[in-house]
Amino acid sequence: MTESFNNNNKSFIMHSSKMTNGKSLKNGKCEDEAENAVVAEMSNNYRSILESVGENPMREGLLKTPQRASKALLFFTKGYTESLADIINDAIFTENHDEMVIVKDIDMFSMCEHHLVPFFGKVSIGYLPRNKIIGLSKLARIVEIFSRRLQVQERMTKEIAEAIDRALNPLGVGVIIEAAHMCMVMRGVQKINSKTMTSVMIGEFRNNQKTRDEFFRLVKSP
Ligand SMILES: Nc1nc2c(ncn2[C@@H]2O[C@H](COP(=O)(O)OP(=O)(O)OP(=O)(O)O)[C@@H](O)[C@H]2O)c(=O)[nH]1
Ligand SMILES: [Zn+2]
Repeated sequence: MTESFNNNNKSFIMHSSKMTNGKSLKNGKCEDEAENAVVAEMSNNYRSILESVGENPMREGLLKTPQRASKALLFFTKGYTESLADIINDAIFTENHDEMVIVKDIDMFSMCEHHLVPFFGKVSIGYLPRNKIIGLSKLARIVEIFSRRLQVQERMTKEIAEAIDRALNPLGVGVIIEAAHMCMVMRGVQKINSKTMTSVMIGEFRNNQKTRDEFFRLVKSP
């Protein structure tokens, strides 16, 4: 599965049939070399950033920081290397079940695309099957694909809902996200307790008030 990106090195890493922790199972050596090149380039940039904040990147405690920070940022953005088809891995099953399925409080960590600081919280997903169900863990994996990127919460909510809709063609999908944005907590307005709620409703969840109410009630229940 291939996804295209502006960064040539990074897009090279992404040409793979199956990714595990950012590495292809095929062509392992080639992928490692490409990843090392990306980390080396990012590390140079982090060294400059350390100097810009008045630090000495050569002092002992910071010597390996550029590499560590590069790897951490690649992890925080690993969603760019993942695709829906690979993640679902055929875990869609035919089942004569037409009642609502909900997985709630899925932990989510993402990165604000405006400030490059984290926002994190919980995702709740519901869908009404149309004779197809999905492996439950795959819902959490879909959250990973879209949260491990530079994001805004509204777009992430929509992307998760649309991915489930695409994968399952269900009667309806609902996604609710509650998150704390570090850009509003640690800087800027510094509102420590603020939470942002977003929701996207598709199909029956949008058109049928009863379905929507049931979803919100079950998500809110302890
Ligand atoms: N809608 C939306 N806004 C976000 C999200 N993450 C961060 N923001 C906002 O993006 C906006 C960027 O506003 P700017 O005025 O360009 O940046 P800024 O001067 O750093 O803004 P302040 O945070 O108010 O200091 C801020 O209001 C952030 O709160 C998000 O997921 N969704
Ligand atoms: Zn922000």
